[in-house]
Amino acid sequence: MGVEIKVNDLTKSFGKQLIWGDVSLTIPAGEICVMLGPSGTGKSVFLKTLIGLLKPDKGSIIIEGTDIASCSEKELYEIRKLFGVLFQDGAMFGSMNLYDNVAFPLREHTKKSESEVRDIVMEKMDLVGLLGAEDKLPGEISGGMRKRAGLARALVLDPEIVLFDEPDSGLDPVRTSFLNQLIIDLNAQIDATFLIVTHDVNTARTVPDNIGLLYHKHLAMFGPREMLLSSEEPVVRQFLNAQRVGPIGMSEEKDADELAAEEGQELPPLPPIPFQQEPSNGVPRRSQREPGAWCRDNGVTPPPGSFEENMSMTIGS
Ligand SMILES: Nc1ncnc2c1ncn2[C@@H]1O[C@H](COP(=O)(O)OP(=O)(O)OP(=O)(O)O)[C@@H](O)[C@H]1O
Repeated sequence: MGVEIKVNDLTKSFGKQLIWGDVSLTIPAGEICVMLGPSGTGKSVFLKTLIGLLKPDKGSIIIEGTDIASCSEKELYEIRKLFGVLFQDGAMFGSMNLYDNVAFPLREHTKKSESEVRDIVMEKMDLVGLLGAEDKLPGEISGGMRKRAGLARALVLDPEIVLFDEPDSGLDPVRTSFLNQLIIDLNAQIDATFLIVTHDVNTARTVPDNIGLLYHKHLAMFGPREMLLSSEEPVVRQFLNAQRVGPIGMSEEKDADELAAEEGQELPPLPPIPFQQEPSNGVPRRSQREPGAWCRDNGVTPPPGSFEENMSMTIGS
């Protein structure tokens, strides 16, 4: 049912450039987490470090008792089998049809017969709603279909952890909404641990169990969705509500003059916390909690209008 990822004091630099430092968080088994952050804060670097493609300078990443940051190549090879990754552009081989693209990891990493490969490929194509499109080339289908094909390929080895690098990039809001529903449904069905890197605030507000925010070379906050959506911490509040007022400027941090100009400016009220998107069959996911449970358990009053049917969700100002 998915595995936990425990990250401790992780630091990554390229030469003298520190990307982020002292990142500690636990991604719970089977839950959905979203990682946010302004462009260039190292979200993709974080994903690559989690699968061992990049080595951190210090810290540990413990998965099933193995530290990815310091284990041998052989151990890393084994641990990587737990992962499925959906890359930003789907990372399809342009000259292969979708069937062969999705079959690729099975042919590379297993000794399955072609009839077993066929059964698995068709099952995953069905899961992502692409049955019938097996003969298409990646160049012949829409961006949304390419993402779904990439997802089918990420699932063929039955991963315990699925990483999504900006699944919504290049998709219109309707396609993004369908893809988010697919992500929720898949999580309910396969019970793996999901980590999604995204810029889409609406996705972050409605899809995950937990949210993390990378900002200014550190992890500004990580915790349950309701904790971040009710947070008054200036960076978290500004980012999750897509506001201009706050410490984040056009290019990283605002300078002293810009911040002084904002002094006394009233912040718009926190918008209501929306319901978490549910599986389309209505059966709750294993990790799903009752709306408002975190706020209640922690004595936090959610913003007015939270968890109400038909609430208006106006974000951005
Ligand atoms: N292999 C590398 N060598 C040197 N620098 C790198 C390497 N990979 C990434 N970087 C640098 O690390 C920083 C963070 O990059 P990254 O792509 O992880 O940011 P991001 O938060 O995912 O950005 P975006 O939201 O725009 O996709 C950038 O300054 C980038 O130039």
